[in-house]
Amino acid sequence: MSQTINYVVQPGGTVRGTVRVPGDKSISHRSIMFGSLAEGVTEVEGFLEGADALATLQAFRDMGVSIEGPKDGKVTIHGVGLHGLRKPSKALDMGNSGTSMRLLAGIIAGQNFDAELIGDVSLSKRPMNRVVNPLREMGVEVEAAEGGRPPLKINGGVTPTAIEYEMPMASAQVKSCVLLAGLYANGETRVLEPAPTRDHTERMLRGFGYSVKREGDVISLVGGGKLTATKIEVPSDISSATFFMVAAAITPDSDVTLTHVGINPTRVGVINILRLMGANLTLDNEREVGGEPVADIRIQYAPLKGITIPEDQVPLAIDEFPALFIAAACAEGVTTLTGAEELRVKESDRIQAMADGLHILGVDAQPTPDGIVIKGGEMGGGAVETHHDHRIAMAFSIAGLRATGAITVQDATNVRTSFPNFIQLANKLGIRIEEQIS
Ligand SMILES: O=C(O)C1=C[C@@H](OP(=O)(O)O)[C@@H](O)[C@H](O)C1
Ligand SMILES: C=C(OP(=O)(O)O)C(=O)O
Repeated sequence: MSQTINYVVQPGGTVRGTVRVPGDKSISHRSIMFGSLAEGVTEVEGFLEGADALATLQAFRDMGVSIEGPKDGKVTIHGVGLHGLRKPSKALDMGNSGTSMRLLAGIIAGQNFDAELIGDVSLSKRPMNRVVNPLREMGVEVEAAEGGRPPLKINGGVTPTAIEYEMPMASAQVKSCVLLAGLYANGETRVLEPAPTRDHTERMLRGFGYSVKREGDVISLVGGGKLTATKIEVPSDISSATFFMVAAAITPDSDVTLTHVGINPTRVGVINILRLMGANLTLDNEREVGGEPVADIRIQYAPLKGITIPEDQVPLAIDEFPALFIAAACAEGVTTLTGAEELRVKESDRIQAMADGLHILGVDAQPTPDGIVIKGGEMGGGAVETHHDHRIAMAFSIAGLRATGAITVQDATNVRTSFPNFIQLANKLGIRIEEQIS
């Protein structure tokens, strides 16, 4: 058995200081994918050396791409062009990463070889029909295991048909999968979004010289073009920064600055929601880096109040809800979330996992089919389960700041998937977490 890491979080403390959290996970995945499919050498800086992005990197090595690094966030990718990937000699292991599996499925759909995509226990439970269905509509032969779960077997050798696809859910992974298969189709592939989702694929494809159009809620591209190598600077991940934003927002006397954070408008739901709750949050030094807006985010303690979270913010804050639920537990009054059923199919069922953990800490949290109702109040200590989910683990780690007893976070091993130096930065800011290895 591989080792399990638990966290023991001491109650109380304040958070103060300036840190730069690691690179954006979504952008890191795409830098490897598009750099591999481009013609020429792509240099990446600020790459996230977390297990998810490394799974993507390994998959492209397994398909014959020469990639140097990562070393101190630098990666050099010797692109092979859209048609230069080679058949891998074994199944491609996506680990814990939904983004890797769903985006890779779109890319493999355009190859002239077959490949199998596998994942860990958590990924193997996640729904894949959301990508299998549109790929089949494009004429691609894809097989999933029972219930539309991984592994996925994709047969190459068929040119995908360009389609217009109306997504049943607001998902950047599904949008990206269809657009990436569309790179290989004859004609125009069109994706309709029910609500705006993160647009890193569109921005980065343009950065590689590929034309992607957006008209209203339709994103489209024409297959048969090429990607030209470029330089990529990955901003810090707002999803990782969120844990420290919430930490400062809930803890009296706190003052934290997070530098170089990506503030793409499709990712800033957490800033909007925290401000609605009364957080004291300012953006400084706003600038653009490699096609993505970034800023330094300063957050100082101010008392939070419960709110009804506007549904249009849900896709813009989708990975931030575990941390936001901790903010809600520390706010005055009731916070209500609706329209967020997607949270039930992430690395864990994040609504249930958070409700269960909050109950253990004595917080009144009522899960609903598509959200949760949380009543702010006192929080005690206790042992909470993460269901192997990195964001549940980090959310309960910051809860310690307001808890009256120690919190044991049972199984924080997967924190390495998105935020490998979480403990070091958390301790630097004043959150007292110790690792316990079993
Ligand atoms: O495209 C991406 O990089 C991601 C999209 C989101 O998933 P959905 O597309 O399932 O909403 C998000 O939760 C995930 O962490 C990363
Ligand atoms: C949902 C997430 O990632 P993925 O879907 O790539 O596993 C996440 O990081 O919160």
